[in-house]
Amino acid sequence: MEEVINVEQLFKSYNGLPAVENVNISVKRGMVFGLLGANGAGKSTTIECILGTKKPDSGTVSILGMNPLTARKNLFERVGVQFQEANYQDKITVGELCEVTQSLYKTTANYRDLLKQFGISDKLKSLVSELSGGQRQRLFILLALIPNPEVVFLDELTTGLDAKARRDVWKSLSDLKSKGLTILLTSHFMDEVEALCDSVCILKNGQTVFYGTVNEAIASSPFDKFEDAYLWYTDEEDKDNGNISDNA
Ligand SMILES: Nc1ncnc2c1ncn2[C@@H]1O[C@H](COP(=O)(O)OP(=O)(O)OP(=O)(O)O)[C@@H](O)[C@H]1O
Repeated sequence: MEEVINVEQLFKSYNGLPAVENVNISVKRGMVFGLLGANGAGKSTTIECILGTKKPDSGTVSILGMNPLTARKNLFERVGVQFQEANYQDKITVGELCEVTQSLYKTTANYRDLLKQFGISDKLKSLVSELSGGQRQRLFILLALIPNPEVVFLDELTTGLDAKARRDVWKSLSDLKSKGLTILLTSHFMDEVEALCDSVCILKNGQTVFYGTVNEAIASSPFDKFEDAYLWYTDEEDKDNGNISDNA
């Protein structure tokens, strides 16, 4: 299977302080990959290095076989990105924002179908600024899908969505996955990660503390639920306490 994202020994620091250290990632076509970790763990920094919006201190990144730092324009056509906060004009409607987004790309998906799929087709004429938080979140996901991307980056996938909307988004993404879409997502909801991700990387203070499938993460932990295992991998206190008693 073709490798869509490859990251090798990625290092990135800010003002001499390391944000990401020695991160390795491999995502094959049609896979859903979860980049996990607490606030400040290094997820956004890693994604920005993969997209070429930040330059790594060292290491190599390849996406769709291209170097993101030198193939920006080509990548832009083939990669979708959902931002947590998109920039848009104050008085723009949902339909207008979709049109503007569509106009940036050569080939695009039908945004009316996407609006329907994500349950906000009745908001076509509403101002984006008047959408609820969850409706706006869904809009940002579908804007990332307008270029008909081969790979999509979804940051904090369903933060702010109600239970039904989350399940609907999962279903839409599973359908897109079955059509070959590759997805890299971040999420703070472990039920979502379990439902969607083929494999995950858990970052802690910029370093990989687990890499593999959800089942492998559970198996290598003392727990039998993924959320407990995730917290065990990321929780400093528990691990430190463990070390203290180990050393005692
Ligand atoms: N532009 C910047 N200048 C200085 N430090 C930064 C900058 N961006 C991020 N950092 C630091 O790098 C570390 C990793 O941040 P990053 O945003 O990658 O984490 P994250 O896992 O995406 O967090 P969150 O879940 O809160 O979005 C943090 O300690 C953060 O303070």
